[in-house]
Amino acid sequence: MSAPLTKLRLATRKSPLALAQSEQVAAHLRATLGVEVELLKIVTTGDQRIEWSLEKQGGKGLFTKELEDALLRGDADLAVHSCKDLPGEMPAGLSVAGYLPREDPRDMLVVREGLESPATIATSSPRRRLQLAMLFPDAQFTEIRGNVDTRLRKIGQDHVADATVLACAGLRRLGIGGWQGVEFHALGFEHMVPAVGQAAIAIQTRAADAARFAAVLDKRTSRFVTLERAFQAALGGGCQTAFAAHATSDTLWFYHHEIGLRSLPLSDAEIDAPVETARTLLTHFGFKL
Ligand SMILES: NCc1[nH]cc(CCC(=O)O)c1CC(=O)O
Repeated sequence: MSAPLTKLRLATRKSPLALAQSEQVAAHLRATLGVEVELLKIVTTGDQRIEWSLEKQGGKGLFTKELEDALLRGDADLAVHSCKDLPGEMPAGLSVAGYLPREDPRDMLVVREGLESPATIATSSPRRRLQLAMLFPDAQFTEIRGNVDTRLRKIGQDHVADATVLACAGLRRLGIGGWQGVEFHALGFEHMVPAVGQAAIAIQTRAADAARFAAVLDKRTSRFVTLERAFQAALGGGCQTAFAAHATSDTLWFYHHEIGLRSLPLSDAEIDAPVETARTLLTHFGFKL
């Protein structure tokens, strides 16, 4: 079953960041395919239960399931996700058609103005906590929830902690280049390896429709993200495990709590053989697969 080409219904979460991402996808599809695109705004479990600790509940599919259900029911033709939030396994009948060009993949350290070194850092992500603990060995960690502007306010105005970490991509897409009371420091990969898929916007469709959209999506981003997701699949970890993999055109950056932060040179041939490369490099790192 193919979606009608004239008017596409695009399922999106309602958060300000999700809406910014979905508007970007809609504009891209209008421009490249010459179609009408209408947004179908859906509240996901993750958006509803903001009092939940993501760490304790586990993040799997919390922000994606309701959008996938809309695709499976036929209420929507496309769903837009932050690639980072998309679980490795997908319901039968759905696939990722591709990605928009990746934004700045780095994490941004947001620190209260005038502090040398943060004593308290608010982040719920084990990946970020463990890597930051190597940079700031004396820091205490606390949790933080809420949209990007809420989190910035909690650091800059409410002083609930000295620092937090946000994805550069999210800040950029929301047009936030600074915030009163805080300083922004982008973290290099040698200090903080980004999450698998960070800064890539994934466009998910019913499998039968994927090829039609793949043609107007970014092949370069697909190459790198596919390799990163192969590491995730081989290790079997979700977004809440303390693991990170980030591929550039010549380097694989990797973090795992058992072996720390590593980097290795990456060739074009290795990038083009993602499953084999992930297995080979993980074995080289000492993992038993
Ligand atoms: N963890 C939630 C999440 N999922 C995607 C982004 C935006 C960045 C991206 O597109 O990867 C964010 C916010 C953040 O990590 O600061």
